Amino acid sequence: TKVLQHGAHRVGKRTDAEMATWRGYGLGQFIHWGVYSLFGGELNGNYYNGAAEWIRSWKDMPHGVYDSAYKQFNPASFNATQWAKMAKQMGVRYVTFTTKHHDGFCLWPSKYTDYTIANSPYKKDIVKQVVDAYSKEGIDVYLYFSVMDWHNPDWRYDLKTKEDSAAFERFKLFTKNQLTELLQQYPQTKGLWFDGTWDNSWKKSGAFTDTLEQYLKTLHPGLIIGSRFRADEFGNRHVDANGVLMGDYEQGWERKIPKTYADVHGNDWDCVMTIPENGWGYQKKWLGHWKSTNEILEMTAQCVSLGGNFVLNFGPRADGTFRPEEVTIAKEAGDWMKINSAAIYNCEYTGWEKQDWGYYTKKTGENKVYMIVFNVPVSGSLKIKPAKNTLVDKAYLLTAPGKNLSLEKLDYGASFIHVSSTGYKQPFVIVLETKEGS
Ligand SMILES: C#C[C@@H]1N[C@@H](C)[C@@H](O)[C@H]1O
Repeated sequence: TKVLQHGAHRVGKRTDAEMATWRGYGLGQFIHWGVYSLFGGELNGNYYNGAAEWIRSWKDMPHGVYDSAYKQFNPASFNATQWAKMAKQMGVRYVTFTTKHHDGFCLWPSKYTDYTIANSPYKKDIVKQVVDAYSKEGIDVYLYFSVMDWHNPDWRYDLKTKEDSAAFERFKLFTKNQLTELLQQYPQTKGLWFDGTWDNSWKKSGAFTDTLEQYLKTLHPGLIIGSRFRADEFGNRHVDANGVLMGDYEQGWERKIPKTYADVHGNDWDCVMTIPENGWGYQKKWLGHWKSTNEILEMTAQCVSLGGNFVLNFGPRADGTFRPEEVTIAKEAGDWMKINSAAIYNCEYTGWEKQDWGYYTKKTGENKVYMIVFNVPVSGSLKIKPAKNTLVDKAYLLTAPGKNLSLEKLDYGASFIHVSSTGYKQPFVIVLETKEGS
């Protein structure tokens, strides 16, 4: 291993209470909202075929048109309490909210730029309303912050000249100042979700990213920052030159889910996911496939079964309303969570051999394993193969604890649980009570 000045400062998971809370969330919400929401991926009847929040980078979008659009940003229907209540009903336990996306528009009245909500017709501090409303509902708030800032003239993609470096020094101070004001003005914030950190300018600033992260954590003890923030002194991101994660959790699972436990390398992690195939900000047209509630529940179960959390993105319209599909998904997912969240909240990887019917989860220190069943075979026989030295005492539906299901022992320590082979409209949970033994 190399001796690194600005590599990971910790090997393995954080062991403090704040990170234990994060580890147990299970289900979260992401919200992308900003000037890009005014366009919804469309300009003059033409649709941008990229992610809607990147529309400023579209060749058909004149920068002047985009950069003056904030003068129309006036979300008359915005009601942070309604947003938070919808999220509460869905059963999410943390939310990540865009304070500033790549376009540089600040949804809080930053002192360090005029390109903020304070200078829009709406004027009021949106970040504060969101932080207060979600915190009031008992949902922890994390603030999304894009380092890359297309609006700031000192932003650089790379540092090639002395002028680049002088500009980027100003930009790094601007970034530190904005992050300081976010943590000081919104102290309920539990963490920062960084984005826009992939360019050479940032990769060449490893020492700065290390110092800045330590500064932020001193300013805000317990702060949680993922692996998308830092670079080591060789420009490595997420993992340093020794392959050790630089961050409190692996933050690379964007629109993808690990296939096996080996893929997560023993780290904490979460997956952030869009409902349509791509696109985080409001899109007038959802192009291609968009996910059903059952698909979203399966992704949630899959993430929790591999020791992570699942975070679903919502892209409100510029007026502050959600599209009907998003409202329906939040309601349906919430209805399922109301009955089955025991198998999601504070649950983790079991180490049991994965079976085709679905996913195992378990709570730390509980002699129970949860089976979240998505695919009942035509035989109606669900095979289970407990981990070594684990016996299954009994099995029952989470919704019918008094009625044991039949367990038929097979060879090699496996068993069948026989259930009806038809009639399921949504996933269901079977509880296995376990004990040590062989
Ligand atoms: C690329 C990219 C960004 N990362 C996602 C979380 C969205 O913010 C998208 O614009």
